[in-house]
Amino acid sequence: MANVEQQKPILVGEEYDVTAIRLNDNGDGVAICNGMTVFIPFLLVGEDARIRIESVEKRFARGHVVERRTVSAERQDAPCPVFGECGGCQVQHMRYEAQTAWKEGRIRRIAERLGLDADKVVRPIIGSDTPFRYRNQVQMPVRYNANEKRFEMGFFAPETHSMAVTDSCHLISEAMQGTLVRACRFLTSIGQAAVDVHHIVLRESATSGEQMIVFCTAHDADDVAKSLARFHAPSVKTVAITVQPRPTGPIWGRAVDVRKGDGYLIERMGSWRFRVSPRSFLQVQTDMANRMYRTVLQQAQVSPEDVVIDAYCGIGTLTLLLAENARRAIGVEEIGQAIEDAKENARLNRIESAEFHVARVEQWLPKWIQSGGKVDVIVFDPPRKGIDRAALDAAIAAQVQRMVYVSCNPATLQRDLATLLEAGYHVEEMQPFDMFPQTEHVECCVSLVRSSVGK
Ligand SMILES: C[S@@+](CC[C@H](N)C(=O)[O-])C[C@H]1O[C@@H](n2cnc3c(N)ncnc32)[C@H](O)[C@@H]1O
Repeated sequence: MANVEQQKPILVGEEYDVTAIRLNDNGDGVAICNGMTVFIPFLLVGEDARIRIESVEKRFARGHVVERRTVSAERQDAPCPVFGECGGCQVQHMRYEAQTAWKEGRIRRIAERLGLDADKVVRPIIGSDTPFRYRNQVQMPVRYNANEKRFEMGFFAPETHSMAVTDSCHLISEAMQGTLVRACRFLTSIGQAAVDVHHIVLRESATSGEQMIVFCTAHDADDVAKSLARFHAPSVKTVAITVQPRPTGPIWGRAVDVRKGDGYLIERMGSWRFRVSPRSFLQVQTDMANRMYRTVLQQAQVSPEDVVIDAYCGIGTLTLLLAENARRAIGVEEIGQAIEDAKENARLNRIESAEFHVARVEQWLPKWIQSGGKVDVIVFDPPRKGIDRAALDAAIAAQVQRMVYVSCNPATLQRDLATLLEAGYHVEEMQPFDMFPQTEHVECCVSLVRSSVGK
């Protein structure tokens, strides 16, 4: 019998020498230490380091780098002064080509885990032309610093509510950064009326540079709203307020009170114009969204007789693009304000074959199908939790011939694709996009057909 040597346990607080052999899905280095898997943030593949163990679970441990002894060719200096403290970016220390290769690899692994031939189905990732300063929106935590008698802004550290204070974020434009700094000075200047402001939401049109600001405050009083409404900055066309008593957790209150301006921005994609209100979803990188939508259109293969459902439609961007070639395109979305935007967007772009419903997809889709509603193609673009099972089951029961799944979360993508493959669907193509450079996130468009009609 082989002499199996008992591995020594690894201990919290102890230091070990390790080499990262791969990255996990959060971008942490993975090393094997005394037979146990250890996750080490900010350590790249091939790098040797002395690490200290922070916690040990049943199957894995976590550690942090005490001393890095070698430097990967994929390493770069992170430009952000609070990178590592702030929970926003996970991979600013990686060269951009390495980031995109890692993200493409994650999509390839999903294909392999699903039993697909990754070389055949996974297309090369489409990277961003602007890996920094690409975001058209930010939700910035702010707080009053009583010692310094001023407002400060920053981002929450990973999984905590302790703030990494900074005046700069390298993911938003310098103009947005300038407006946020100005907004903090303004909050300091109005004193008591501002003390309960806990977030600022700022959006900027990537095409016109116009901005829209929302102050999120815990204090529901008209004098507070009046004071906040006095905020002025040259690019800011809309000032709004939302009252959310809890400074942590969801930032939106029940209503958004527009105090100055139209209450929306207009964003352009090619010849298309889209109105977006404060609560409505808009893809964070306008140029990349435009490229991604072109892929969805190719994958959806809509023909003029088709009825298309755009499930989780937001402000109707995809619904309208799909409607151009369809008999009828139906957008379904739970946020009422987004559906108002979508209807206005249909008018702005002179599209008559689109209609919109405020509903939860998992409730609306089964009803539509049970009532005999026709559907040839469904585009699903769900939030991170993926497609609700009731919605997937309804689409499967209706034997929808073609689907496009736009995912921002590889874990739920894999789960939902497994269900669809099991139900007889066939994956034609998986196209990853880097919608979120410097972060762990990756977007992917997947086209599926029912096997009986597949190519
Ligand atoms: C990833 S966004 C996609 C929006 C749109 N396709 C776009 O590209 O702008 C997901 C959208 O689904 C909406 N949503 C989330 N859960 C929903 C549900 N259960 N039913 C309907 N809409 C939902 C969100 O409000 C958000 O607008």
